[in-house]
Amino acid sequence: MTTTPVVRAEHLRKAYGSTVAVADVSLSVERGEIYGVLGRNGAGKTTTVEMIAGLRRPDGGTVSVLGLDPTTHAAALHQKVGLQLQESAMPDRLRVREALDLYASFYADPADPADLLDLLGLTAKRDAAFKDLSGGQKQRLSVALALVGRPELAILDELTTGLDPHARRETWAVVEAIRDAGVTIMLVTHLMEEAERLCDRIALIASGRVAAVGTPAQIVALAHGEQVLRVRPAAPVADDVLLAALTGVPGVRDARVEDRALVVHGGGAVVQDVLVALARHDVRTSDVRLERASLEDAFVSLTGVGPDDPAPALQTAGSATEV
Ligand SMILES: Nc1ncnc2c1ncn2[C@@H]1O[C@H](COP(=O)(O)OP(=O)(O)OP(=O)(O)O)[C@@H](O)[C@H]1O
Repeated sequence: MTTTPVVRAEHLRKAYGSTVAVADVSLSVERGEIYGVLGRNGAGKTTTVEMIAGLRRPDGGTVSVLGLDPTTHAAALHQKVGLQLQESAMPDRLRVREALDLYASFYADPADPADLLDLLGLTAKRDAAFKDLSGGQKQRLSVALALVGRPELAILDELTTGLDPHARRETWAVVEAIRDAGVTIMLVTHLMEEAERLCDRIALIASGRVAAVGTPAQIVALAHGEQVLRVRPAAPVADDVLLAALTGVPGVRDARVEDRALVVHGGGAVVQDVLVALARHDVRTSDVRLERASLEDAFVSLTGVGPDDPAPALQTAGSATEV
């Protein structure tokens, strides 16, 4: 039996002036899943979910959320979609319970604020002012506010950024509890570990496009399946001739010449295919080395971001690998 996806986005595109934030994004989120939108800073994740939430009008493509078009059914979707955006700010002196009561007043049938405080571990902080909350407590309050309208879909953007590992883990448990309560979740993150731990499926976004979609295991397998082949021609061959020999070879994701050796990143039967292609172009090889790519190599390759790209290098925050 097939069910209608909660979110269906097809060929979304959005530019800010000459900056193309989202070039071509298609994805579909099924009911009840935690769907990760994973990518580096600036990859286009926030712009994508803002279009899904109806906060930005796409320049191209279509979006359907719970069967409705967010640009024309904003009011109806406001009642059904909970949104937690990056770094939500509140007036300093607003108390936790007051914030919840205020947001609850926007909805016809809000959740019980006491239940939400309980779910998010904020009951002891109900009378605390916003400015006196820790980073993790502020984040959890922003999630409570996103849930107060009893949404069918919750969009959580960079939920654990800036949190220490303990607060991060607590927040992850909350996300799982929300899903167990029947809410479909879109989780925007640049933390590989977070996506791996929480998400049923992940769309890996790079340069405004979907680089890969799959379960965390599939994405990791894809990443770990990455190979790096280093081939040195037996006699000098011009760089462009070497690279031209690889045109159309399946499995090749990146190729360059380094110190007269051809360095190829790819997956599948890339080793065999590259050697056959070189032989076909009469390039004899004197030295062939196969390296298993690091996770960093694999993600660079999967996301199509080269080492000379101005994007920040991969970092490790706590134990999480950042993409
Ligand atoms: N309001 C805006 N005006 C102009 N450019 C913008 C605007 N919002 C985003 N951009 C640019 O669009 C690109 C994608 O940004 P976006 O925020 O969607 O990416 P992201 O993957 O969510 O990154 P981050 O995690 O850093 O928020 C970036 O180059 C960003 O600088």
